[in-house]
Amino acid sequence: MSREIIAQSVSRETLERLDIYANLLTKWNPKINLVAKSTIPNLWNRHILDSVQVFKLANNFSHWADLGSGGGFPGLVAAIYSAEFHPEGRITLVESDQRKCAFLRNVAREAGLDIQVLAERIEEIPSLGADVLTARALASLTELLDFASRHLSADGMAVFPKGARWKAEVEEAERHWHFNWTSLASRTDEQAVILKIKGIVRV
Ligand SMILES: C[S@@+](CC[C@H](N)C(=O)[O-])C[C@H]1O[C@@H](n2cnc3c(N)ncnc32)[C@H](O)[C@@H]1O
Repeated sequence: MSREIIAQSVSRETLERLDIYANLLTKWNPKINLVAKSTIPNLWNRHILDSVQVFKLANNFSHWADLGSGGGFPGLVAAIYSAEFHPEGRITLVESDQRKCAFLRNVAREAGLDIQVLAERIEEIPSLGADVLTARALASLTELLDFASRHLSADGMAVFPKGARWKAEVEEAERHWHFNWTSLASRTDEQAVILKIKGIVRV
């Protein structure tokens, strides 16, 4: 169903790239556990459309960095959309698991995407200076703000999908960080939101 929704608003080339990605993910997943096995039948809604909505909130950028990319959500979907809608933007995926990085590079090669995949720990790389920073299912908001304070440029924006506990996470994070945030309802999960965050300064 979600594939049909997406197909209405992207070029044939973008849809082909998404199909390449979905097929490779389905093939590699049993070996390296890119997403929970139970979510594969719902891949297009649960992972791809979920990532598309993140891209649409931040589709004008110079350098987008996705931390803890895993199987590529939302960063690799952002790269596929960016190839059609914002080709001048640069995208970096950071993922410490070498096998997942091999997967991400394989999809990029097969789909003809020009991205950088860093097989490193977020804490150990020099500042990325990104103006958009995303991370899904990586860490608590408090920890994410620590990563963002290192890797985001001064005017940059972090975009973090968060689940049902998001309000408690914001309250906890406000004990450690000053930041401006807005929340938008998720289109794929009624309990989830996407947090847009700027102006991160340690308390
Ligand atoms: C739960 S997965 C989420 C993957 C993807 N963002 C998603 O939503 O499907 C978290 C990923 O972050 C990676 N990761 C965790 N800590 C990391 C770190 N310090 N540096 C780089 N990658 C890390 C893990 O290897 C894993 O692939």
